Amino acid sequence: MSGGLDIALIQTRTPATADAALAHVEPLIREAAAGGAKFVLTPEGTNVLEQRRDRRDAAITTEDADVAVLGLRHLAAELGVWLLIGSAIVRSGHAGDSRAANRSLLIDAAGGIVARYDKLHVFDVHLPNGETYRESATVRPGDGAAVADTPWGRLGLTICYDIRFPHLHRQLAKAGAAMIAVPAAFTAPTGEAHWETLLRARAIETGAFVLAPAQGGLHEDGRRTWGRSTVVGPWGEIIAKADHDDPCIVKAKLDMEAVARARAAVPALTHDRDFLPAV
Ligand SMILES: O=C(O)CNC(=O)[C@H](CS)NC(=O)CCC(=O)C(=O)O
Repeated sequence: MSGGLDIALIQTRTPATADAALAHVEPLIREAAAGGAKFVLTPEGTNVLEQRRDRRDAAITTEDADVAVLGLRHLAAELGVWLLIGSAIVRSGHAGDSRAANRSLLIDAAGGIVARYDKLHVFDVHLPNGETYRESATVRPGDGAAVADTPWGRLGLTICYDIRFPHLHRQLAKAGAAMIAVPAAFTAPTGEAHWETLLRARAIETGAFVLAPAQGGLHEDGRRTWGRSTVVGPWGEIIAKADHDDPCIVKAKLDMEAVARARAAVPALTHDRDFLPAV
């Protein structure tokens, strides 16, 4: 296949329920596929984005009952595209822990779930502007990292706050990831200060494409997210980026051979040293 892999990031402002969320994202995915995208990625919280606890709890169900997850699996099959549901907030299925999973689902072009990843690092943070998040109250962190093979190369899965943990990305790259997905719902202040720099740093360190579809704008629950969905190349260059927070499609063509070129030029992934003295 010449010319590279056509991908599309879907930037969303997901409503609070899975029905509305599906209606919000579906036309954008259709448009991306009609424009030639073979791999489409959506942000964190694609099925539900709601912080008010009662509404959030009411909206969350299991992965196989969630209207948005089911609808998006059918849509991937209908359109013949691979789809990363950046995350769906679903019941974790862990006995004795009522918290949800913040879960990426990789869907193949037949609509099957080929990989799952539960967000490892949960966002428990007090920001200087007074915004407070305690994701650990409602989300059970996952137990392990995940890579998955696509027809175009291996994909490493991460979610949002995971971007701040470089060793996770390094391990994904060492496990063969040529692309790293970073679906997000970044806060506005941390997005402005850190988003682009973190994405570019992870791409440079790993020599992998970083694919970062984001929630953006002012949401029903009153929160504001940063948007600015971004595709970074393995040399750290910005290939495509939304310059606003409104729902949109960010298209890019990935030359997968750029991964080997970047890693050959600077083979830092193979140059780790054990520098700490034994304790
Ligand atoms: O729970 C949901 O509804 C969707 N998930 C989120 O919004 C998550 C947890 S609150 N947000 C982040 O991880 C932001 C990270 C961030 O902004 C940073 O690292 O600076």
